Amino acid sequence: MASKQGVKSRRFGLSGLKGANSPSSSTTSSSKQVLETSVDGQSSPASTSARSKQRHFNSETAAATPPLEAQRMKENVTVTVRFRPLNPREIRQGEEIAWYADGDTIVRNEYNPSIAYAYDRVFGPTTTTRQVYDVAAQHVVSGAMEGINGTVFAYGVTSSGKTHTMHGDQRSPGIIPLAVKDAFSIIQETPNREFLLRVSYLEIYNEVVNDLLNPAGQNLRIREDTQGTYVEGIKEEVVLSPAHALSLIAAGEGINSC
Ligand SMILES: Nc1ncnc2c1ncn2[C@@H]1O[C@H](COP(=O)(O)OP(=O)(O)OP(=O)(O)O)[C@@H](O)[C@H]1O
Repeated sequence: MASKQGVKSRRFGLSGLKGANSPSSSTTSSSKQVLETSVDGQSSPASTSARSKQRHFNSETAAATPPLEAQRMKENVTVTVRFRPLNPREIRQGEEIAWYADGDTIVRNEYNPSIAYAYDRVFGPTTTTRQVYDVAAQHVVSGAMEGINGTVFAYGVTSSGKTHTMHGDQRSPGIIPLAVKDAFSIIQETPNREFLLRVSYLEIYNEVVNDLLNPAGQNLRIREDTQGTYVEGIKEEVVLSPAHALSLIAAGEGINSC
């Protein structure tokens, strides 16, 4: 991936349980790494366009702003910022932190403290992915299992930590494996309902949609019908366990690296 030029975004769709149409709920942390959950049993629906709630303000105007928690209750889109620590190379090169998390909701400029932005939630460099998941993604997953469409996607410059946050590794699982695990736990805890989970995985590379679960699925078309937005011809695999879902994602990564 690093060798390719251009803008790429990836979407992992987990479409599940049959049910009625419902509003959409999205959580965004930064549009590359995407977890999408759906209820309509069609294909991956919903839009991933996040209306940014970013506000620029100074300390005088802050007092006039309604509490963020109260505002958040009304929002279908929330924006979460996660700072990663400087890596050893950056430390060696003497790079400095220019922005930092000032409390739970403010990003402040180190050199000019009057420049600050408010988000729904801000996490500093010591926060674990599990903590990010619990605050920013868990409710989207549980909502999806109750019939509310949801999307979680990571957006950020190269090397900002999107893959770390969304995929993670064995030591620190990312949002996608945590969400898959949660979805199956909810299914187990809800024996009186019937669920059907299907996984799709695609990339958008230079505005071309490619199916990461099917090498033949290149340059697919995005369409819309009464059920919502879908990618025509995308492969959707029914999944029966967390390991099964994650093995499909891993296989999709294999297609990507070809
Ligand atoms: N919260 C974190 N804590 C520790 N290390 C992190 C954190 N976030 C990212 N890193 C490390 O920083 C490096 C870059 O992260 P990552 O590969 O996730 O970035 P990316 O946004 O996906 O980059 P790209 O757009 O180039 O694919 C990796 O070595 C990753 O392990």
